[in-house]
Amino acid sequence: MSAYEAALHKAAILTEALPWLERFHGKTVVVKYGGNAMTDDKLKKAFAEDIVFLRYAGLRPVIVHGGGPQISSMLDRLGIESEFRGGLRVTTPEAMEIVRMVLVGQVGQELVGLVNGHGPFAVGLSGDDAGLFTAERRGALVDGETVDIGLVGDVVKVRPEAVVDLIDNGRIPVVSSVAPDEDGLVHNVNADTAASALAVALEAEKLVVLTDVEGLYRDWPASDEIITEIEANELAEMLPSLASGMVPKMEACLRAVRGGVSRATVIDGRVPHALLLEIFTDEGIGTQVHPSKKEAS
Ligand SMILES: Nc1ncnc2c1ncn2[C@@H]1O[C@H](COP(=O)(O)OP(=O)(O)O)[C@@H](O)[C@H]1O
Ligand SMILES: CC(=O)N[C@@H](CCC(=O)OP(=O)(O)O)C(=O)O
Repeated sequence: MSAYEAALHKAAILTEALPWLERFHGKTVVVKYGGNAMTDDKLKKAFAEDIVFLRYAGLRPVIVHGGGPQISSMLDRLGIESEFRGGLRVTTPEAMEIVRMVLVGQVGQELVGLVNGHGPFAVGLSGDDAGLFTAERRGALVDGETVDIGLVGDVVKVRPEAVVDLIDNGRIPVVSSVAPDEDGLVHNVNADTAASALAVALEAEKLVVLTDVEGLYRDWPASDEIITEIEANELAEMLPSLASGMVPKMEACLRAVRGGVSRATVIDGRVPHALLLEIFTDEGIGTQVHPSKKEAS
């Protein structure tokens, strides 16, 4: 490639971003960073760079992070048993203490530190802070029946004011998914569920979910055919057939688009800078969920 061709190529990459910069300027984007996409230090650093890039590009990014594998490894080290039912962790009061410690004190703080390597942007929050989330105990759906899974909550109320104050002031909220119920008893909330509730409350333009697969597979684990686009109604029909961690994830995407978020996208967080590619390039990556026609505003 000649120097002239190389210059054209670089310029083409930058100009491809222009319509997306115009489209997303000033818009709130909630990014769910899954624990499975956080295993590599280089990927974590690239993720923090992407988030800071979004902020400098004039978007209003909000991070909601997971940490399932990190919680499981700490529970293992402490000899506390843990199992998942319907994609959700059975959470005893003893396990809840560890969930909170790992999510808020370890994973959340690490992300805050990585983002703040670029400037004083990130502020860590959890569901307790300024009444951000109120949870209600929920069960898990296993073989068509709802079973009790302990201190696991669904978000029933969001007070997004603290998050709005932070983004209005150029900060980047980093939210951990633990939340008190009406009586102040803290519950473990799946991070996809928390991200979706926050995206709806913030009237976000987009919810982006980073995980450790390329997207939603049509017939997992038998085939690796990715569904690139799916409407809410079709996804709702597919939900009962999904397995493990994809259940809360796709349920969260569905709730987001039904709650007014224009798009919810599941992308492969193992690809460096997947978030930048998703927001600023023409090729869609992963699985994009959009509202069904009659739900679209
Ligand atoms: N239809 C499907 N398409 C893709 N992944 C699926 C599907 N059904 C189940 N999975 C599983 O869900 C996992 C993602 O969920 P989870 O482990 O909770 O990720 P995260 O930590 O990012 O929230 C995938 O790694 C895969 O093993
Ligand atoms: C109720 C429930 O399952 N909570 C999750 C919270 C963390 C999470 O959601 O992390 P990922 O996004 O990495 O899966 C858990 O205990 O693992």
